[in-house]
Amino acid sequence: MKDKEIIETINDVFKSADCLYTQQEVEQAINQMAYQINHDLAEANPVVLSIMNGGLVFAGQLLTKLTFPLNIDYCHATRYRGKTQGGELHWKALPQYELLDRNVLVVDDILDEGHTLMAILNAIKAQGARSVKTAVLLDKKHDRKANPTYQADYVGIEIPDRYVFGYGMDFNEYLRNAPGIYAVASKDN
Ligand SMILES: O=P(O)(O)OC[C@H]1O[C@H](OP(=O)(O)OP(=O)(O)O)[C@H](O)[C@@H]1O
Ligand SMILES: Nc1nc2[nH]cnc2c(=O)[nH]1
Repeated sequence: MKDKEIIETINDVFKSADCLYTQQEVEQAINQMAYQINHDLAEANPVVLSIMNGGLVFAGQLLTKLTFPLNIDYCHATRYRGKTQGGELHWKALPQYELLDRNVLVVDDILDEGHTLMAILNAIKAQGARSVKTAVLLDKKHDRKANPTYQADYVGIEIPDRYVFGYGMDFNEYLRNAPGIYAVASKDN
């Protein structure tokens, strides 16, 4: 596709999407999460591990609200790869910090089926981390969870079972910069 067609297609998807949460509402949710995390991890000296790419915007905003000493790292694991259905998990980048005996806070945009987060948790535990907590901006509600009993430690907003973009989350690798949480119209999904 040429640039012009891509721009038209992506602009159409954005225009026909439903805004589920505005930027102001998302910021409020992030503030509440930060408040709780500041309370819980003030003495933990954690590594905050952002899961790329989706976790980028949420992690960036959350980090500026955390008021205690921490290290920042990232890893990139993807199983959607620009599609709206998940597949096999691919590791594109591993954490650089030694996680042995460290407290770790994993930060990701969305807990959907949870395969990504479960694999990341297993990898961190295998490195001998002292503790692992998870913060997700969104938790999607449905009955397809990889581990139905698993709950993230910090959840910003619960969303319905629709494919969403914005705040770091993509539609066909675009629209990660959308300033809110948007659900793709069913004709585009
Ligand atoms: O709970 P799950 O069903 O496993 O899905 C959640 C994961 O999916 C997205 O990543 P994606 O694979 O799209 O990679 P990306 O972050 O690079 O877009 C998102 O950022 C989460 O990491
Ligand atoms: N962009 C995006 N990525 C996801 N990964 C898992 N669920 C979703 C979703 O609803 N939107």
